[in-house]
Amino acid sequence: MSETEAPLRLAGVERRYRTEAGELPVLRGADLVLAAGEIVALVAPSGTGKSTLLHLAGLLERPDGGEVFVAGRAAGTLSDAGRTAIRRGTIGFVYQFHHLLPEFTAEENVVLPQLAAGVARGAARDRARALLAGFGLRGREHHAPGRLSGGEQQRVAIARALANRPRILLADEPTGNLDVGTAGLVFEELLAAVRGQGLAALIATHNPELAARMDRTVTLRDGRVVEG
Ligand SMILES: Nc1ncnc2c1ncn2[C@@H]1O[C@H](COP(=O)(O)OP(=O)(O)OP(=O)(O)O)[C@@H](O)[C@H]1O
Repeated sequence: MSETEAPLRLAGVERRYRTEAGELPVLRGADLVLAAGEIVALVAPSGTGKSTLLHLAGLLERPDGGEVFVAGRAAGTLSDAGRTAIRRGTIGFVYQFHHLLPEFTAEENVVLPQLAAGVARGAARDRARALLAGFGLRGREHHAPGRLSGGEQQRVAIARALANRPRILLADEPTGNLDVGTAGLVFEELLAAVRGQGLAALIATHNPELAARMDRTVTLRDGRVVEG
């Protein structure tokens, strides 16, 4: 992995949805570069394509045109298995709703992606415990998500996203589901973790105060990324 390559680059990315009313072009040539260690806010009105952009950047979907480069590698040229490997090892993703596995404990939710990446169970458990402790969750490791508060659930989801030491963190309104006070706290913890680990991050938010805490802001206009 070359140090000179940006961790994430979108070049001319297009995405259209087929709806009953016809084709809906959401992204029409979106370009974006995330430099190493750069934290970028994605602030745009509802329905303009923030989630779509994040899902494409996170290799959860394939674009209809253009290319997503992760550390210089063109994702479109990779097999599904190759994309999964990059997603698992290089990219952490945090959703608005935690998406934790309800039948597993907080600790297991952070252990499982590491096992999938080939980490030994003991090492995975140690890292999960350290991450959860870092988010103030010592003593809550064995709780199922349903027994945690909304803020705690989101902290576990962030710990899970960081479990495999990604280079890139993508987050889709990671505190959008929390009350204002909790959202501020969880967001500061997320930023501290991202900065502490030197990750590149793209974080969608509707909150201008949270956006102002990041390095720069971009928005979506007519399906393209522009400086906000
Ligand atoms: N699978 C899909 N099929 C059809 N249309 C879709 C699909 N996913 C998203 N859309 C439409 O594409 C547009 C962009 O959606 P997207 O979720 O990316 O927006 P967003 O900016 O994240 O919105 P919000 O801030 O409300 O979450 C919307 O008009 C949405 O209705």
